[in-house]
Amino acid sequence: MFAKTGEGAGSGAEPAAHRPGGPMVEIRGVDVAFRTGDRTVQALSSIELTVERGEFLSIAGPSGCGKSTLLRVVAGLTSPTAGEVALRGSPVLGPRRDVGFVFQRAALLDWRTARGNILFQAEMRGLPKAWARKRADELMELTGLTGFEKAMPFELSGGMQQRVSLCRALLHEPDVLLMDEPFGALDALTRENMNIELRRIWERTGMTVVLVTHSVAEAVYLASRTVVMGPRPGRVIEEFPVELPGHRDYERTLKNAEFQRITSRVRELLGSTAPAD
Ligand SMILES: Nc1ncnc2c1ncn2[C@@H]1O[C@H](COP(=O)(O)OP(=O)(O)OP(=O)(O)O)[C@@H](O)[C@H]1O
Repeated sequence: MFAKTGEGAGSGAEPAAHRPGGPMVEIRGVDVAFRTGDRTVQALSSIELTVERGEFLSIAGPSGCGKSTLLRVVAGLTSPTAGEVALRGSPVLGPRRDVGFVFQRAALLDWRTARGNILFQAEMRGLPKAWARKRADELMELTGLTGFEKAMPFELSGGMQQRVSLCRALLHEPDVLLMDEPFGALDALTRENMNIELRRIWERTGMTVVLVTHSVAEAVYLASRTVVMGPRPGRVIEEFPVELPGHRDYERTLKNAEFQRITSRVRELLGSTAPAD
C-alpha cells in the first residue's frame, strides 16, 4: 500500500522543516492485541494518524491506553495485529534504523563518558568515526553539554543524563525522534528547563518528533499538534492543532489564552485520569 520514496534511511543533513512537506509517519488502521496466557489485551484499536515532516506531535492519554505501544509500533519494535505503518513512505516491517528513541530513563552505560555514551550509537551502527565524533560534539553543543564530554554518568544530573540520551538518539540523524515520557523522572523545575531546551532544539533543527507525555502542559507547550487518546483499547479521541507562536517563550506561552483553552480541553478529555502538572 505504501510506495517507497527511494531516499536512504538517515540521509538528509538539512533540517526536515527545510525539506518539502509531506507525511513522515503514516499509521493506518493499526490494532495491537497482546496475548498473555489465555488472556488477550487489546492495546490499540483502529489508530489512524499521520505525522507530517517537521511536525512536533504530542500524545497524551490515560495510563495503559497504549501510548508506548504506539511508539514501539512506529519504531518497528512491536508488530501490529492489523493495519500498517510507514516511515517516509516505506512500510515498517521490523526494527527501523531511521528512528531515534528516548525513554523515560536515560539508561546510560555507567563505565563510559558522556561522549562515549553518545558515540556508542555510532559504534553499534558502524558509522564513520571521524564523522560521528564531529556530530557528537555538535549535538553536545546544541544541548548545552559542552565541557562535560569526559564526565561519567554518575557525575551528571538527571537532566544532563537525559540530554546525553537525546544526543545519543539524534547521533545517526534519524528521520523521526520518538520520545516516551522522556522527562517523567525529572523534578518539576528540571522538567520545565528540559521542555524549553527541547522546544529550542526543535525550532532550530525542524526535526520530526513524536512525544508521549502525561503532562498536559508539556504536551501543549512543545507541540504543533496534540493528540488525546482514550482508555483501553487505545484509540485517538481528539486532535488539537496548537496554533501558538513558532518561537515560544515559556512563561508567556503558559499565560496565553489559546494555550489555556487547549490545556483545559485536554484535561477535560482526560478527566480524572490526568495527573496534576
Ligand atoms: N508486551 C506486552 N505484553 C502484554 N501486554 C502488554 C505488553 N505491552 C503492553 N501491554 C499492555 O498493553 C496496554 C497498553 O500498554 P502501554 O504501555 O502501551 O500503555 P501506556 O499508555 O504507555 O501506559 P503508561 O502511560 O502507564 O506508560 C496495557 O494494558 C499493557 O499492560
